[in-house]
Amino acid sequence: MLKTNFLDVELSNPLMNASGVHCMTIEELDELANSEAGAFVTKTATRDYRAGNPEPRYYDTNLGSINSMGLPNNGLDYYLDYVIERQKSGAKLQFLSVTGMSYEENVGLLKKIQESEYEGVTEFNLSCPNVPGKPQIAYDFELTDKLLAEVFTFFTKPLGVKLPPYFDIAHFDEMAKILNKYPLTYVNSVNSVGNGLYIDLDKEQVVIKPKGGFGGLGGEYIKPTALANVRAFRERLNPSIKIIGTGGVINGKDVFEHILCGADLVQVGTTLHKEGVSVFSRLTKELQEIMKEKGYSSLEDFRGKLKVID
Ligand SMILES: CC(C)(C)CCc1c(C(=O)O)[nH]c(=O)[nH]c1=O
Repeated sequence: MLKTNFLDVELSNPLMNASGVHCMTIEELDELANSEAGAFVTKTATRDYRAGNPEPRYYDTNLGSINSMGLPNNGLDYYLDYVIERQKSGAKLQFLSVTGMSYEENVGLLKKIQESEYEGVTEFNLSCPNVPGKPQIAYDFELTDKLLAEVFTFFTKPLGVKLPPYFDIAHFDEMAKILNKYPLTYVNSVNSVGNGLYIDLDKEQVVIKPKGGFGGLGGEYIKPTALANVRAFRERLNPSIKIIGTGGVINGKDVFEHILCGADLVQVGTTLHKEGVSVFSRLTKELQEIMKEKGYSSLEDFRGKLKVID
């Protein structure tokens, strides 16, 4: 009922973790691989190991989460070895997330993946930091275009891009125009809503240490933004470019809404962090219930079919 085809691989359901959550270590990744999730993605890897920001750097709230992790990860080789190992023992579809601390590192990382034995999907996190004082790469349209143009002069393996949320229709138009130029496998919208601020009223203090308490928001706060980005890119991108919907998934109805907006796969971050990998069996059950009530027998019955008011 929840069968999903992605790159000619049949997944039992469209659900997976969002990069960054429950995917830093081999133990966490194995737990994901052995869970109900249809697929998994690794924590965004940089070339070298990174300790990340001082703690507290992640905080769960009633309505979601705020984080400024600072890209802690075990370095590209750790994750590349892991996915190549699993590929050799038969893993069909895997997602490896990467980002560089500079333009040159971004190109270098993808060259290394291109030259490796890895045949799975690479998720290129375009929220990568740019030179200080300039916006993240995905908010610098010319730089994004330049970077993707260079990447696709040598990269021939499946590549998706993880995008931050956009909030202006002109930005959807401009970004989609750029993305449609490239043979992307998918676009993943959205990354956390950047630079939110959460306050502990009793202490009259922020709740995370880095950046004076500023951090990326996840959870209920961001679902309307996430759905709008999924829908906006589905309306604008070539059908050959798939969409992964991320942001604000708490229950099965949120998964349904992402797919109704056009998502082919749906990622869960904050709620996975709160609940653990059992969240995937809860969400698949809830989604099947909703589909039964509505008389749908497959995801194709309603994917992308959000109605507008005539
Ligand atoms: C924000 C960056 C540190 C530049 C990238 C890694 C990342 C982080 C992080 O590692 O802080 N947190 C997120 O919510 N999304 C991300 O893409």
